This record gives sequence, C-alpha cells and structure tokens, in this order.
Amino acid sequence: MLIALFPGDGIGPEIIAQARRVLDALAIEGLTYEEGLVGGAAYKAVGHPLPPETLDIARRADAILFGAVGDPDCDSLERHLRPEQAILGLRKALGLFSNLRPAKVFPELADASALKKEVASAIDLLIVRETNGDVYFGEKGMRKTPDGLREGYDIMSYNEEQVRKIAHQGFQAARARRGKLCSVDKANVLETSQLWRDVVIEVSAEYPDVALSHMYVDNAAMQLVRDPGQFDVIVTGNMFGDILSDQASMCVGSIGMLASATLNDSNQGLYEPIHGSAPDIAGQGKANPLATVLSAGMMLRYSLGLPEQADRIEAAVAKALANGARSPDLGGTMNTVEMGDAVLAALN
Ligand SMILES: NC(=O)C1=CN([C@@H]2O[C@H](COP(=O)(O)OP(=O)(O)OC[C@H]3O[C@@H](n4cnc5c(N)ncnc54)[C@H](O)[C@@H]3O)[C@@H](O)[C@H]2O)C=CC1
Ligand SMILES: CC(C)CC(=O)C(=O)O
Ligand SMILES: [Mg+2]
Repeated sequence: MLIALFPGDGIGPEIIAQARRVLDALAIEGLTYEEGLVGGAAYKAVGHPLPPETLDIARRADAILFGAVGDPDCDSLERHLRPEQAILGLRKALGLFSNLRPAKVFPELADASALKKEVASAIDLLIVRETNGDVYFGEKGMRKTPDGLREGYDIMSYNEEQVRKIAHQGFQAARARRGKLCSVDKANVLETSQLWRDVVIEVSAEYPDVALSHMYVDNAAMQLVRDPGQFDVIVTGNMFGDILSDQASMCVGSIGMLASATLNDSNQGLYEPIHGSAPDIAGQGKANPLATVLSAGMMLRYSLGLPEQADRIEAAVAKALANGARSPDLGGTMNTVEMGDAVLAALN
C-alpha cells in the first residue's frame, strides 16, 4: 500500500513527521511511502504549487497524508501559483468531493474548550463538507466597473449532481451514527442554496430513517456555540463547511485536534488536519501534531481497511491526553516532538 506524504509548508513538516513516527510504530506490513513537494515549498523549488511529479505520486497512491500549505512569501503571487492551489488542485484532480470533519470532545479536553464544560462535553458531530464545487472553484477574477472602479468577483455555483453526491454522503453518515442530518445553506438569499436545499430534500426520500432538518448558515454558526450537542451530522457546501469546521474546533478545545478525511468515489482519500500551515508558530516546536496523527488514523480506517490499527492510534491519543500530554494550544508546554513521544508511549 502506497502512502503519498505531502508535508507542505509552515508547521506541515513538523506535524507530518510525528504522524509518520506513529505509523512506523504500528509496524504495519506493506506500507510504503513516497514524499512529494506541495504548496510554497513546491513553488520555491520548481515554480508550481502542485508540480506534475507530485500529482503523479498522488494518482498512484492508495492514500495521501497531507500536512498544510500556505506561505506568506507567496501571498502576492498570481492566484494559480499560490500554495493553496495544491490542496484545491488535489481535491479537484482526484475528485475528492466528500470532506469528513468529525468534532468530538476528548473528556480530558472539555476544560480546553472555549465553551462551558457542560456545553462542550455534549459535542459529537460530523461535518460533511462538499469540496469540489462552490465559490472556491467558480469563475473568479478582477475587472473594472463602468465607472472605472476595480471589482473582484467569485461565482458561487452547485449543480444537482454535485449536491446529490454529497447529500448521499451526509445521509449515509447520519444513518451510521444517530440518524440526524442537518443541511446548512443560505437558501433565504442564495439561488445556489435554494438548489442545494431542493436536491437534499429530493434525496431524503431514499432515507426515511434519517431525520432531516435545514438551517441557515448564520443560525448554524450561532447554534454551534449555543448548543453544539444538538448536531449529529451537518452536510453543507465548501465555503460554509470550511468556516463552520474551524469554529467547531474551538468547541472541542483546539484547531490542533481536528482531523479530516476527503474521499472520492473509489474511497481513495486525502487525510489532513483541518488547520493550515500556521506560519505564526512554524519552526518553533509549538504545533500540536494530534490532528495529523488522528488524520493518519482516519486514513487507516477509510482508505487502507485497517480499522483495528486506526483504533490503536485513537486509543493512544486519548491515553496520551489522559496522561497529561498538552501542547501550548491545549494550555501546556510540551513541544511537537514531545507530543509525538506521548502518543508513542501510549501506543498498545
Ligand atoms: N489545508 C490547508 O493546507 C490549509 C491551509 N491554510 C493556509 O494556512 C496559512 C495560515 O492560515 P491561518 O488563517 O493562519 O490558519 P491556520 O489554521 O494555519 O492557523 C490559525 C491559528 O491556529 C493556530 N494553529 C493552527 N494549527 C495549529 C496546531 N496544529 N497547533 C497549534 N496551533 C495551531 C495557528 O498558530 C493560528 O494562530 C494560510 O496560508 C492559509 O491559506 C489554511 C487552512 C487550511
Ligand atoms: C485553501 C483552503 C480552502 C484550505 C482550507 O481552509 C480548508 O480546506 O479548510
Ligand atoms: Mg479551512
């Protein structure tokens, strides 16, 4: 089984290194790795954020373990050369449309949440975010208005097939969990969202056992802090899911804790923490690697068919936290390597 390792920029190499240590400690037979350049690191080396040789590794791999991309040095490049095009390009090229972002409180971290402990402790939700459409991939650019003003534009759109596919993902996830699906949109303003809602309702006919609700995204943002325990599965578009999942991370304690899986129709997946390259703490050993370690666990579960090994990783993270492992984002002083050490020490 070939795993593509794409560390990327900023804290990416630091956190991928810890996930690799944990994978190696599992001593799984037949795992091979190929590393590729992505993001600003790739642009600075070969002039493009997602070079052909990296895309080739991705296409051949059974799964991709991705760090993060983003480099302030590259923020003024033309859009197609910016580091973020690596993650967007991989999602598009491999048809990785279903981004699963679980948010569940580790009991030991209930105090780390920005919310009251009793509110945070009730959180166990899954955000199913569509990641091949929406305004991230729409026509975009800069133009002049008739009176000569500069104007930026980004077209938001979804077609019914894109919505249908992610809706099935949401319903199937809800069916396997607590049977509740909340579709988040902005149908009171956006035609794109009106189509979203119409198609989700059409698909719901195939899932009479799943309780479907709809919520406008501004209300959902508020409900995520008022009563996050109400949610089982949230299905939503690319931009709304991007925003709500970062918000959900602070409900469970830190953005350094949330893992993700992004799947295509053939269950090939890209696994990454939901956070970015954190240039503000890069190279300082302050990054919490647990979101990436847990993403490696999702990779074993969803793409490599190794649920028991995934369970070992999740149990080791929980035990490390129970043993007091805390990086600065969790109120502690342990550095990135020490957090990795704690997981290795807890691995059974
Ligand atoms: N999938 C990806 O590659 C993503 C890339 N980005 C890129 O990352 C760069 C930075 O973006 P930001 O908005 O600052 O978001 P960010 O997620 O990198 O950081 C936001 C805040 O969370 C902290 N943080 C993030 N990960 C952490 C970890 N593992 N441990 C401890 N603290 C952590 C950071 O220090 C920062 O204060 C940008 O270039 C952005 O485009 C942002 C999100 C996802
Ligand atoms: C480049 C961004 C779309 C990455 C991001 O924020 C995300 O996928 O959460
Ligand atoms: Mg994001």
